[in-house]
Amino acid sequence: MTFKRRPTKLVPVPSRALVPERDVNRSPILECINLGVTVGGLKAVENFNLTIGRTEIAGLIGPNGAGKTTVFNLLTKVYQPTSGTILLDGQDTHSMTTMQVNRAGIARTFQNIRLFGNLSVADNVKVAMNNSMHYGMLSSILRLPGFRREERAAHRRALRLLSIFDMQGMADVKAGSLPYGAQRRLEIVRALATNPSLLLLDEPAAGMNPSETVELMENIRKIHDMFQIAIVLIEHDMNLVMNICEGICVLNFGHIIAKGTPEDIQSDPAVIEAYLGKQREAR
Ligand SMILES: Nc1ncnc2c1ncn2[C@@H]1O[C@H](COP(=O)(O)OP(=O)(O)OP(=O)(O)O)[C@@H](O)[C@H]1O
Repeated sequence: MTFKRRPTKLVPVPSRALVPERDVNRSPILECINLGVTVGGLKAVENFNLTIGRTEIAGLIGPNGAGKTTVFNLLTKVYQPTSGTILLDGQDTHSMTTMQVNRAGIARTFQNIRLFGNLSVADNVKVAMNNSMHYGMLSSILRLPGFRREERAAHRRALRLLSIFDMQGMADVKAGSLPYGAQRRLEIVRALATNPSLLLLDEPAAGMNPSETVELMENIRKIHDMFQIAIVLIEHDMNLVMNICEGICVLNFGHIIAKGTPEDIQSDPAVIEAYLGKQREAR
């Protein structure tokens, strides 16, 4: 069955940091300026303006099809913007590839889990670290001392990262045989292994039960405090979003309809209408 989408009155929302920077001398980690993209003839995202502070936890929410994942695809250069600019730590990412953006500091997880199911948990993490390894192909084929040294250091680091989620004991288990919640946690560890300054989490709580979601919330806070990085999460679990995010940006039909603190967002008439409208359509 298809539901008709009712147009919502869109009010332009000015660009400003979701949360004032704690250290006013530090520039934001991310600035999106008038960002837009047309996908398959549809303006999936338009006039997207957002600034994320260096240690901010922000939420990107909105009804299904609002354009949230498209924003992540723009930030990670899966899609090239049709208009606008992305500044990552002040640097224009226009000419960068997905891998270069990752090296420059953006890591992400996906709505659908993307792990190497036949590799061990530790190897999944080490593959993600490969960007920062220095040994050459010959060194790895011949297993020269330089390769072995780096390999041991990578393994130790993988175990340290896994221990954030208390998963170091699973290092040798095949990733594909982990329970669902553990696979989602492993995805986050893999993203952290690339040393990001901005971590993008696409529906991290999807498919988790309530106790796993509470644990996830604590772990996101832990990561934030340990690494002092910015985190943007797309999430439909409003309890998680409202509890963890300092600032929230709401998308509907590819446009920002509201930005602000969780308190601002919960009482914003445009946001209430966007969500209630969806419920009415579904009846
Ligand atoms: N590759 C694509 N081809 C065609 N349309 C696309 C493509 N990517 C995104 N879209 C369209 O862009 C719009 C936004 O999609 P997007 O996946 O970003 O929404 P979303 O807010 O992440 O939704 P959900 O919460 O359901 O994941 C949708 O109408 C979608 O169909």
